[in-house]
Amino acid sequence: MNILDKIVADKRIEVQRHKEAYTVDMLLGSEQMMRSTVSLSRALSESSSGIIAEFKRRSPSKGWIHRDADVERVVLDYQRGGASASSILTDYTYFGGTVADLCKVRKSIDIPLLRKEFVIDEYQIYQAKAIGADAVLLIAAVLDRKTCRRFTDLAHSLGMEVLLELHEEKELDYLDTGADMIGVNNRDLTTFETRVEHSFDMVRYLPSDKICISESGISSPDTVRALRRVGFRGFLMGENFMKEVRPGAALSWFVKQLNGGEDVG
Ligand SMILES: O=C(O)c1ccccc1NCC(=O)[C@H](O)[C@H](O)COP(=O)(O)O
Repeated sequence: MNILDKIVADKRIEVQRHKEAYTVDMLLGSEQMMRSTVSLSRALSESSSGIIAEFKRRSPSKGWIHRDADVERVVLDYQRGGASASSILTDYTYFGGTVADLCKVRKSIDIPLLRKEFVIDEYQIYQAKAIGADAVLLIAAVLDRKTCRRFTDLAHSLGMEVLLELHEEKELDYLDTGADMIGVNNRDLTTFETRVEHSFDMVRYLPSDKICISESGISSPDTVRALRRVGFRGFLMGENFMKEVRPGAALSWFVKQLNGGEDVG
C-alpha cells in the first residue's frame, strides 16, 4: 500500500469517528455556518504576492518540521508579512494538525483560509465550513470525477470555493468538475518525488480562465517569478517557511524579495 492509500484508509476511520461525535446537523447549527466567506481566487488575482502560506507541523516525507509551532502566532505573522492566503493542514496523524487549529486561527485572521485535507467524505466539507474555512482542497488522486463534482457543488452551496489538485496528465478530465482554482502538485503523493519543473510541464494543459496554483517544493523568489511568467497566480508553500524558527519572518523576507526588497506592510 502506498502512503496516499494509507492516508485515505486511516482518514475513513477518522471521519467515521468525527461523524459519531459531531453529526452533520450539529455542524449545520454552528456559528461559522452563517459566516460570509472570503474569496481565495479573488485574493490571488488581486493580491501582489500570490503566496498561500501553509501551516504544517510535520509531513510524511520530512517527519517533524516544526513540532511546537503555535498556529495563531504563525498565521497572524503570515498575514502581516504579506501572504495572500493561508493553508491549514487539519490532518493529525500525518501532518500534526487539527480542526481546532483552523478554528483558532479564524478568529483573528482576515485573509482566506484553505482547509488542507484529504477530503473523501461530504462530512468533511460541512466540517470545513463549520470550522471557518473559505475554501477546500479536492485531490483528483483520491476522488472519482463524479464525486469530485458532487463535493464541488456542495462546497459552493455552503459558500466555499474549491481548489482542485491535479498531478498527472491523466487527471485533466477533472477540469470540468466546476472547481474555482486548479492546483498542480509538484509532489508525487505516492513517491514524494518533488519537482517544481512539473508545473512548467503541466501549465500548457490548464485553462487560461482559471486561477492556477503551483504547489509544493517552492523555495526561491526566482522560481515564483518564473511561475508567474508562465501564468501561475498562486504559490502554495509550506516547508520553506515552517522549517524556520519564525515562519512568519521567513514569509515576510520572501515577499520582500518578490517585491524587489520593498516592505509590503
Ligand atoms: O508534504 C508531504 O510530504 C506530503 C506527503 C503526502 C501527501 C501530501 C503531502 N503534502 C501536502 C502538500 O501538498 C504540501 O504540504 C503543500 O503543497 C506544501 O508543500 P511544501 O511547500 O513542499 O511543504
